[in-house]
Amino acid sequence: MAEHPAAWPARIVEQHRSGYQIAVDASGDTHSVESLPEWQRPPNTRKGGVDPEQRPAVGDWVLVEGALESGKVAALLPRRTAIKRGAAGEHYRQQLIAANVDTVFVVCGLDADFNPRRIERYLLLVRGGAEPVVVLTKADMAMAEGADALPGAVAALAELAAQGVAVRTVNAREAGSVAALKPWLGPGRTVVLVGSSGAGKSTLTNTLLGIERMKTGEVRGSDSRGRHTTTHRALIPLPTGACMIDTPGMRELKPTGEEDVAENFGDVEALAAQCRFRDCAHDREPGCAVRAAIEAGTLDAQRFANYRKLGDEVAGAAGRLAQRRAETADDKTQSKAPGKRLADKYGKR
Ligand SMILES: Nc1nc2c(ncn2[C@@H]2O[C@H](COP(=O)(O)OP(=O)(O)OP(=O)(O)O)[C@@H](O)[C@H]2O)c(=O)[nH]1
Ligand SMILES: [Zn+2]
Repeated sequence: MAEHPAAWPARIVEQHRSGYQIAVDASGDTHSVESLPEWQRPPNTRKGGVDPEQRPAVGDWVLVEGALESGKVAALLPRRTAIKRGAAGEHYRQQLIAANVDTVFVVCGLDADFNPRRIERYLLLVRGGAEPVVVLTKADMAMAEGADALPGAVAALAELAAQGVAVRTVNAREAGSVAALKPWLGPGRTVVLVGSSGAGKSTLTNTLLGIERMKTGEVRGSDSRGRHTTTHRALIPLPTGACMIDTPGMRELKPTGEEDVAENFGDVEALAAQCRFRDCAHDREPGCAVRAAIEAGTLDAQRFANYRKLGDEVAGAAGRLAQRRAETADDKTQSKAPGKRLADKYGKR
């Protein structure tokens, strides 16, 4: 801030190809700002392109210069947390989903889409320093299905709960039910919603927004203006004083290589530590505590299989990340050569 004495702080609430929308208060008003030119160039441009993860994302705080109507971003402020994923495509790239998030709501419907393995995947990949909460929507549908559909689904996540991850079941269409999420929606808190398409993220956001409209008597009946549908990532102020970031359903969720598998599978890692051999592959070795737990029914075989699969994926991505970092370091060394510097400045062709 000392470098930009005339600038003022603002939060990124929407990201567009050419610039950003910012908010300076909780009114819901947003303003366009001009982005820094280097944030618009492709990252591999010779003249100082900036990697996507070093450009602002929804939830980031920036310093803005100029009047509110015609502001220009001067700098990106340091992040507290960053929710990222590996971007699709053959080259290693990271994609920032949201920044400065306190809580990640991993949203999953209790319908045919319910899948504990996918929830484990989301928890591992999008934690990014924030607290995860599993939000199971469509509890009303599960209850209509039969007496044990709901407890059965919750029991399938018992190992997550034992790891300290909060699990809540809600009817996303009902304000009273959604109130179960209040502990994470206090003033100044930022929550990001992740989950596959159709999980109920928009429904949840609308219900949380509706609480205020009902409280202030501004119910508009059949008028659905203000209804929120997910088209791009946007930060929305909630009546509770929290900020909600919705994300479009993510079909592909690749690791960045920075994920902590042990943090998410503490139960499996604790068992593995009890195997007779330190390098136990948990296949046919004698004294394998992991296989014993699976046979005794205290460890879910599918959870273990998912641990292995995700572990392999993270290790693969970590290798690609290390390689990219080495290449970047190489580029930096080379660019110190005077010839290269001149070429950078005046262009080669
Ligand atoms: N009965 C019931 N229906 C729900 C619940 N949550 C969501 N739905 C319905 O499920 C459908 C999909 O919900 P959305 O909120 O659009 O899902 P989304 O996660 O925002 O999906 P994308 O925007 O594609 O990412 C809608 O028809 C909702 O009405 C719930 O708790 N109970
Ligand atoms: Zn073992």
